[in-house]
Amino acid sequence: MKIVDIREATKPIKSDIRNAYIDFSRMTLSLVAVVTDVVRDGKPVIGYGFNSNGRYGQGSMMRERFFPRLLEADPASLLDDVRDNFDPHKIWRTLMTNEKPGGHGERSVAVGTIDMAVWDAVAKIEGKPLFQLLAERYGNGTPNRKVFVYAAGGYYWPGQGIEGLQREMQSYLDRGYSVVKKKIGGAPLDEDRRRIEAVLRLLKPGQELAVDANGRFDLPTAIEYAKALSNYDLFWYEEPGDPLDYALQAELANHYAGPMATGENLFSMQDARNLIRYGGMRPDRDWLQFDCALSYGLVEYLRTLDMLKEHGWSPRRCVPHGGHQMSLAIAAGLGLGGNESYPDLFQPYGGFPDGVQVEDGYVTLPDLPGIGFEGKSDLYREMRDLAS
Ligand SMILES: O=C([O-])CC(=O)C(=O)O
Ligand SMILES: [Mg+2]
Repeated sequence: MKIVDIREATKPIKSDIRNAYIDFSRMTLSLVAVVTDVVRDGKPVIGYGFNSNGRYGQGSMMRERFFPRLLEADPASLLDDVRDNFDPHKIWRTLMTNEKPGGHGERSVAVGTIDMAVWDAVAKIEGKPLFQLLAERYGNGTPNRKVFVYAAGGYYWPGQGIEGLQREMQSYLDRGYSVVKKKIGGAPLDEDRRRIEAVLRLLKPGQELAVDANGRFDLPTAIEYAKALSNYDLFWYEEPGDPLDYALQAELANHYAGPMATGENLFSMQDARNLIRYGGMRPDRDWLQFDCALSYGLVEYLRTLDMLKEHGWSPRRCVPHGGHQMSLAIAAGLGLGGNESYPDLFQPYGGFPDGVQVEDGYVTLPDLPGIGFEGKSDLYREMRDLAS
């Protein structure tokens, strides 16, 4: 059993939107295919992965460092000791050969994307959905296929205006979402307040709004917003300050009693641990958004979940960034609190298998081998093109 080829293509996911920090006019991602010599249903098993929005394609680094390490390794060194399968943990160690500690963002996206494809292949070889495999190997044995999802959008679009924002948010509510998210910090506070209130006017009982500052604010601005946002009953106040400014995050707990969320730009267990140690996050109400696709993959995410447990945090406080099916599978298999979803953005990479509907804020994952990409026809077309 061996990996015979690994391919990468950098794909555009660009649009006119901007958040408080960046615009997405040149955004790309890496799509990866790990081709194996294992045959299932008469075809070679191919695992697929891609990175979430926000960090661009990673192809040159993959080709320079990570693909050669896997393809040049002794194939037997990548195999599971007890199962007839690849071992994602051994593959991860091989990928990380001669990589120094620290400085995680430089390579964590490349490794996380390859890791996603490896888990997809491993679950396909075992002939079951990844969520089932994860529940059996690392969870309580039984997945919960019903997963909470929220609709992320509400970016700053040229010329969208308040009515355009309301139309967008209403369309998410009409599609079955109970929580919608919009950006803040890309306009003056007064305008952001008007945008928030316009969305709040749409909400019916049981529906909520989250806001995301994308790490834009210094401490005084984050506090000013905290005071303004305290007037609304928000689902969460996300990433107020720089993702690595744990002191800012900790101080904000003195100014904002409602739930806060952060972590999408922390790219290793060690960085996540610093947030837990020093960021003043509150396990009874706050949310953690570490995204495996950007942070060394599921092998590392398992370490992060262990770290959280040691610090008294439940996996239910995790609602990952990124809107991909990999985190949906982890949520169903290991009991996370839910997953992000971008109903209209970054397609065809985000979203759910065809036919999966959002009902009262939840989706139910179908029984597809692997992560489930083959069930999403527009996405699978891109994947097949890469592999053929
Ligand atoms: O706008 C972005 O960079 C994405 C983001 O923060 C999110 O989905 O929470
Ligand atoms: Mg965010």
